[in-house]
Amino acid sequence: MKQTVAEQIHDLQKKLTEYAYAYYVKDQPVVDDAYYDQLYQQLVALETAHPEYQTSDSPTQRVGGVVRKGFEKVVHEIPLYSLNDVFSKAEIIAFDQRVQKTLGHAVSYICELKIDGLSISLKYENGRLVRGATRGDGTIGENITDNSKTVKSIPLTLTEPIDIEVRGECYMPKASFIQLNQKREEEGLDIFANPRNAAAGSIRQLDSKVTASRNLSTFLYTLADFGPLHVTNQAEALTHLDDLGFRTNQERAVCSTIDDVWAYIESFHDKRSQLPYEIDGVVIKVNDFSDQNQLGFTVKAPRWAVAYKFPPEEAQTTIEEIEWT
Ligand SMILES: NC(=O)c1cnc(OC2CCCC2)nc1N
Repeated sequence: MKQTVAEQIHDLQKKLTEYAYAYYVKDQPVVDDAYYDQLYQQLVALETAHPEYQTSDSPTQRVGGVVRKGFEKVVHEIPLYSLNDVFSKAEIIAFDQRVQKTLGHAVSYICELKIDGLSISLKYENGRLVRGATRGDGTIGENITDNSKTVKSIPLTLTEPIDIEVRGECYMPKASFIQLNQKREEEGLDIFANPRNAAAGSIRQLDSKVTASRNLSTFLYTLADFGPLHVTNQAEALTHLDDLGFRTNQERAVCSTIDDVWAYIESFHDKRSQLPYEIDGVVIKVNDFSDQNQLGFTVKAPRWAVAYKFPPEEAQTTIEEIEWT
């Protein structure tokens, strides 16, 4: 039986959302670009002819189009903390000693690559994205909801209709950074010093169409408010973020000893230049949340995590060196 227009539109929205998820979140395209574009144009035509069926979370709503005079301020009910930096194995061992002394027992750690982007916070109500915000000073940030919707790896709708707030890094892939600067040079514009600045400049654009053109991506890593999730450690929390539809960094590893933590760090010291995104270190976190709660926070940073910083990267990666995974 012939589909109604509403069914045709809903079917296309569902298919295109799944294809975009596979491409932008899982890095595993399921259809080729030409086929995606063909379906996308069909959906644009149908939604234009029947605007009553155009939904706010349709894939066609990712193109931006809002131009603002400035950004509203956002108060983060739960502050976005920073991290204490360490620069040597000795400091990591000292961190582990302090943790064990405070808790009275040994702990497992989770190592996460420290993505060199800028921190964002994403708030969902009933599974729908309602607010995107920059970290700002950790308590007061900027409302960048319009721009967040143009970042293709940020889900507009979660797989569950829950209220949750998550945090992570918005970054610009190295290849996009090189291409953007080449284009800006050709146009006689100032170039960006590094991918982090390019990401910051792109997510804080007043014209969301510009943000949409900058190929930004994300890696989420923290549940600010756990909502209805019952997770007992960071590894589980990251798996839940995957299940909800977020993009997380898959290089994470649980390490049961500090020696394993150091081995992880050393392994990425060399792999760093081949990654398609910039990292400036490794974040080491006590994995268990009850241990984290017992350790608590200082004024600015958790006592249960440190950021091991790599020495500044020598040569600027050329496009040939990047692994096109
Ligand atoms: N740049 C990163 O990749 C990164 C930054 N921060 C954190 O965790 C902070 C968040 C709350 C306290 C510890 N994890 C990360 N992976």
